[in-house]
Amino acid sequence: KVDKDDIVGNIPDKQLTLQQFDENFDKFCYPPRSLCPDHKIKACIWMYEDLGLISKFHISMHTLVHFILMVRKGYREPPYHNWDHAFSVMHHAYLLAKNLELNDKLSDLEIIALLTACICHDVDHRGTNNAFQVNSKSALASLYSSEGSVLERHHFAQTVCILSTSGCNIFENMKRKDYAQTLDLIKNIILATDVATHLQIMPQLEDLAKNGLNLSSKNHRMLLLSLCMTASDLSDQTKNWKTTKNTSKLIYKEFFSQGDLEKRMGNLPAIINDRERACVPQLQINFIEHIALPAYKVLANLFAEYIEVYERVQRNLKRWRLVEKEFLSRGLPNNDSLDFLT
Ligand SMILES: Cc1nc2ccc(C(=O)NCC(C)C)cc2n2c(-c3cc(OC(C)(C)C)ccc3Cl)nnc12
Ligand SMILES: [Mg+2]
Ligand SMILES: [Zn+2]
Repeated sequence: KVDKDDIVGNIPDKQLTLQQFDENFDKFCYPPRSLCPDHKIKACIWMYEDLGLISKFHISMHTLVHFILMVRKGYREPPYHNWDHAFSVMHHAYLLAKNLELNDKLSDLEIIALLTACICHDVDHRGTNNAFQVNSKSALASLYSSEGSVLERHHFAQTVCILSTSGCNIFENMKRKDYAQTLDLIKNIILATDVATHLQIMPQLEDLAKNGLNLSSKNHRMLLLSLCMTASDLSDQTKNWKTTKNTSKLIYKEFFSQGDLEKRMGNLPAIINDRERACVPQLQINFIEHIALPAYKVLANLFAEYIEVYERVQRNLKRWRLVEKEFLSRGLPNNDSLDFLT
């Protein structure tokens, strides 16, 4: 009888840790939302470990665990912009680092900044967008509306708060210059998750895809980090149809709740927030065509290994076109149930 321990004993430590989640954990097809809550915390630790960042930056395990728990606590529970979203975004950045071998294009400092920005990028999100902050004259708007990117500036401010909480500063053993550079990178990477900012830099990203990446250019490195961030923020679109469909239910639940709130405040919501006017398949097709697909196309142009991911987004877009036909054939948009999503 072969004893279990004999088998376990023979698997090299790294592989064993990978298998504790799923042997596809580090593949683009893996759906991070399927990981159970407890394993999400362990997986965050593992991702820093597996990219060699814990030893490189002398991060104490105690501090890393405290940091991850504080970040999780920093998230509220709106339908979409919650801890599960943050975890799935960080996981995609980990996949990029691992499968595109970013470590021979970006420094360890840039990679730990990207990973940390991802897990923190939506912390304390209220389930309402920047326009709502300004229109409702929220506290965040009074703080940040003069500079724009209201929510994203708040997410960064919260990140700094978490890092300056005793026992949570994972960068505490960095040299002062590196610490300052890491914080500056995290700030710019989180600011890149404002849709308006992303649309502004799209022409530069397309230029990058056409003329190639010049890694000695600081601007190109920042563009690549911003693109990795936004590609990770949208990564639910890169998984199977079940994930994409479920994500839409969550996002529009959140968007329509904002619209309900705006109606109660006497304001007319944008179509995307108005459950009586929105046609979800049409909105999803627009979003994927104009925002998601162009971003993934640039990344696929820069890295051949990423073409399979781009193709999966294309497949989801095709599926939305079928759903749209079905949806319209049923007459007036009726999003109440959102269960039309077969
Ligand atoms: C499935 C899916 N549909 C969406 C449909 C519409 C919009 C939206 O904001 N439309 C406003 C008009 C003016 C364009 C966002 C959507 N969206 C995002 C998202 C991405 C973000 O920023 C980056 C990553 C930089 C694009 C920031 C916030 C969010 Cl919620 N994530 N998933 C989605
Ligand atoms: Mg955001
Ligand atoms: Zn996000």
